[in-house]
Amino acid sequence: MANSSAAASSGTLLRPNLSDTTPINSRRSSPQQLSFLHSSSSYNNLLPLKFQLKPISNHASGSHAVVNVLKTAVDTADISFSRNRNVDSAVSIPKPTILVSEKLGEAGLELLRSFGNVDCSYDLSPEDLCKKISLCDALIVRSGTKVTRQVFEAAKGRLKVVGRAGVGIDNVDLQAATEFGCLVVNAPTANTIAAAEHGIALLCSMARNVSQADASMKAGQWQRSKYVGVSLVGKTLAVMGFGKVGSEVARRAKGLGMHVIAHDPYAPADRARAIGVELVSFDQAISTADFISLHMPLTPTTSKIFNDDTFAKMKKGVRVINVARGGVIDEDALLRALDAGKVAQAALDVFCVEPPPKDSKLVQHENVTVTPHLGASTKEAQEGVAVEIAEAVVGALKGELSATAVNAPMVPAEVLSELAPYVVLAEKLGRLAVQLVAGGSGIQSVKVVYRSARDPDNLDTRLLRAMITKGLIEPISSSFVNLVNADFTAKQKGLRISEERVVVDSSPENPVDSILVQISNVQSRFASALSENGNISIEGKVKYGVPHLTQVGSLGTDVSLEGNLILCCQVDQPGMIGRVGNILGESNVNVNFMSVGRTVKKSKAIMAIGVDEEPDKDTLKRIGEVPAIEEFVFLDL
Ligand SMILES: NC(=O)C1=CN([C@@H]2O[C@H](COP(=O)(O)OP(=O)(O)OC[C@H]3O[C@@H](n4cnc5c(N)ncnc54)[C@H](O)[C@@H]3O)[C@@H](O)[C@H]2O)C=CC1
Ligand SMILES: O=C(O)C(=O)COP(=O)(O)O
Repeated sequence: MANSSAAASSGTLLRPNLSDTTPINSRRSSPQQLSFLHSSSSYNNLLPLKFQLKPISNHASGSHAVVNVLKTAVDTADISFSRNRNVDSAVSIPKPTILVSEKLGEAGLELLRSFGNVDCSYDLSPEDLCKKISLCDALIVRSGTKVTRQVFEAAKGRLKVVGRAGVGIDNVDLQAATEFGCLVVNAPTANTIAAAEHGIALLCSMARNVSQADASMKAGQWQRSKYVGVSLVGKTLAVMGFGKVGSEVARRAKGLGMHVIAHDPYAPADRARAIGVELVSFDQAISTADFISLHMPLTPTTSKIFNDDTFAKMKKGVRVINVARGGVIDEDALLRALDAGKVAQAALDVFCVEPPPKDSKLVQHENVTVTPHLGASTKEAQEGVAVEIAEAVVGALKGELSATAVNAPMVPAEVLSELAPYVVLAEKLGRLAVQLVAGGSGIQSVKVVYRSARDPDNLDTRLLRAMITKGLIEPISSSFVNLVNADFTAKQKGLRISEERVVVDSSPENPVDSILVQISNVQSRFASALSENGNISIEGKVKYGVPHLTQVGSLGTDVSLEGNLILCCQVDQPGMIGRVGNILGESNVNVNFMSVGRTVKKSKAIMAIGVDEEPDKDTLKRIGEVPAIEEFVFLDL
């Protein structure tokens, strides 16, 4: 399985095992390789290309293979990957399967159903989730489903996107998702107001003992003096985490006449000032507040950030509201602080373990108001979140990059559309470069030079780098590489990719003038690919929307990167094109391009021949036997 082997090969060098007679695409047509195609291409690729999936055999049987017939998201061109043209275009495209494991608003479900097969299976046990997941392309969860490493492992490479219908993604193992190349998206905006309103509801209810008084009356009592509350006006509220929810809570608390301060190491002071909130240090916030409302995410840094030490620094009689995550509080410490009267009251919507144990002393505590994680639970928020996550998941399944990606760079649509042909070029250069490395050479260091008329700050190369990495790694390993896991996979394989941007005097209309890929400290199976400094060196450009190879080693060429490629180094003499062309013609191999480049007349020349089909061994042997040909290599694009 592609991804587990990536992890297993941790620390090993990326070592091509290529020979002239067993080119890469002969391996690709093996059954194993077909299933690898399924996991490495198609809509799962999460690249700025819309991949149409075409099953070769019955999808439902599970023994299917899919091939990417590419269309660019921007409809610029039917760019490359022509090797897949032989797929039966009459076969229908299988719909992706989307597992929804928790209740989701109807509008979102409708949107999902218009795109894929939707399986709403609520309350799955972890074991049942693992069983189901290998049949799913996407999973949509709320806070109740733990998307663990085991889930990604059990997915066997099929799960392409996890959608979190809400904000907090602490229930998703992001590291595992990234390692497995699975995109995680969330719905960060639609429940902000609901969560803020719930925070305010808990604040008011706690201050006036609403839930305790309600329970007492329902138990037949009338206890007016027992439930005397405290007023909010003029009191200081510390908002811990001044993000979307925190700032909405602050705004509402100001309306209640409270003095609001906030702590957030990353929030801009002017945003706080704009709503009349002062940003202060953590200690200042907790030591001066009468009420403390928590709105930071649960991360390793914020885990149990409210503990014995921090409660000790608070004012006696402080009141704490938590609509963020249970894990930011050490619940035992809170219990101690409540029992000691340090914390007068707490209002909790979230808990370390959800649901908390029935006999939880915290839940039972008379000074604690609890709700079962209801912050986002309004009709409006749930409809909004459902649509927001459905759009993000469908977009991701279509191969679009998401604006709410949590574990991948967010690439703006304009950048994406402009870079589309360069993305194809980048992958092809990576594929070509790695095939030029002699078998057994360990690749450690790759340098990419982007020549562009643009200011270096104005050129986002993350996508290009990811595609070069994909091109370098995929042909020689079983790893599946996409934008999500490219950097991780390169690191795992000990591959250092450095980038350089050179400003050139050409049209700034084009984001990139040329891309040069250099692999250093390796031997080449095609010596002419070595530049003067001994590195394998190839350069490409996009011409009329089509990727072209423009330089091999120190020799110029110009061949469109379509189909496959034969590179020959020969003595520059007449008749060479005809002789090689004849050999290919006799074997029914269609030549789609030829280009000859040389340094000095009648000296060495390089001939690049684009071929639609892969020549058989005998044909390649005959080419090698042409006396003037010094070396040649067949490359699978
Ligand atoms: N109870 C519920 O149903 C809901 C709970 N939430 C929780 O609320 C959290 C906040 O949600 P949003 O405001 O939408 O997210 P957000 O990302 O807009 O805001 C989080 C803020 O916390 C800040 N922060 C990070 N580390 C911090 C630290 N150590 N100390 C102080 N501030 C820190 C960040 O800089 C950011 O400004 C979510 O992570 C989620 O866990 C969100 C919605 C509903
Ligand atoms: O959005 C969040 O972070 C929430 O906590 C909401 O959780 P839920 O979707 O209601 O399980």
